[in-house]
Amino acid sequence: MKSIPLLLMGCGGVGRQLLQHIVSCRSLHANQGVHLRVVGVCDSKSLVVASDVFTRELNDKFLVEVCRVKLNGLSLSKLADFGLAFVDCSASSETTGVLNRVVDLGCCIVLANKKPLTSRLEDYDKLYSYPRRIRHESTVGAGLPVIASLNRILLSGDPVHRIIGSLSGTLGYVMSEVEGGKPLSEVVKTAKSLGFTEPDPRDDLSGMDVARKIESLYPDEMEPDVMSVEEFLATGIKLLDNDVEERVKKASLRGNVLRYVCVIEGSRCEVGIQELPKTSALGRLKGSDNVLEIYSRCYNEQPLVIQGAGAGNDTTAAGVLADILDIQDLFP
Ligand SMILES: NC(=O)C1=CN([C@@H]2O[C@H](COP(=O)(O)OP(=O)(O)OC[C@H]3O[C@@H](n4cnc5c(N)ncnc54)[C@H](OP(=O)(O)O)[C@@H]3O)[C@@H](O)[C@H]2O)C=CC1
Ligand SMILES: N[C@@H](CC=O)C(=O)O
Repeated sequence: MKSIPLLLMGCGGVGRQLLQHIVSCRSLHANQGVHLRVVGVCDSKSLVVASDVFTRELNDKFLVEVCRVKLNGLSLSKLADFGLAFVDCSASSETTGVLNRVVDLGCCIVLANKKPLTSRLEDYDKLYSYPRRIRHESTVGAGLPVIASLNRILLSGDPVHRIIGSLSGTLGYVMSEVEGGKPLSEVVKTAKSLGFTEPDPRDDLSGMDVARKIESLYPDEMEPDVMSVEEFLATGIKLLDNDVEERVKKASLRGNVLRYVCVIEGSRCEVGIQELPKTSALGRLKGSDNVLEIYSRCYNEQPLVIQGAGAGNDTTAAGVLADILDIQDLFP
């Protein structure tokens, strides 16, 4: 039986669901000859680890390897793979430092958290030092196979020249519900309770979560450094209800809907609200679904379309679990 040791960082909506998936898939994984061994779980302030450290010991083969490394005057970090997967289901940029360190220890990394890959190019390059050891499918489109599909297209030498899509489950859900007549303030709270939003929903509303870029739905005086999440949800967001309702109504009179769209074409990358015909592929999108149209040489006239649930703890955690199983060959 192959054993994959995991350390889970972040045990919120996605992290807890991942643990539940791991537990409920025990017999399925056993049939596949795999056992996921969660050796530790941490949140922002604490870490719980398996009690084995009190009852088990490093095996003799490993001790001999320690001696060999030290005899050669090297650091213990030069030891052959520690064989541990770090799974980041936090929403924090503070995990980046740890992840950068464990790359050098030969560990694998699986991310639902987008921040370590999107803050600084040096961090991205560092985390990608060993591309086979990192997976982050759930950072785009939750459990949808977006990154894997793109990689397959690119690896086959098929150049991608345009990608257009709607990649925010929260904004998709919010737009659909506001079109249905509900106030923005109410649907954002519902989206949060359904597990679609980021811990601070302003990350979604600002577009930060889509591409760390802005077409802001909220004014400066409601920025996170001025107003807490709680205050924003309790009072701030209500002040935006009328404006959003009006924008949605005006678009509707023209037979259109508002969608949060991302376009990547050549070196151009844009995200923002667009008014689109109700009947267009993006206009027909409902609820928290994401859609992505990929145009390449092979998919030129008719794009490759990936569509489905783009947010939610269940589908996101399933994507993380699939990523972990995808790197199983790296474990003895
Ligand atoms: N929900 C979704 O649909 C999707 C979510 N994601 C991503 O998944 C991640 C998790 O989302 P979600 O579960 O909804 O968020 P939650 O806020 O529910 O959970 C995040 C958890 O991370 C913990 N945490 C905060 N800082 C650290 C730290 N420095 N080290 C370790 N843990 C920390 C928090 O613990 P504490 O209690 O101590 O603060 C909290 O329990 C996010 O990055 C999100 O972008 C990706 C795709 C879809
Ligand atoms: N908050 C995000 C969740 C996935 O990344 C979204 O709404 O799409």
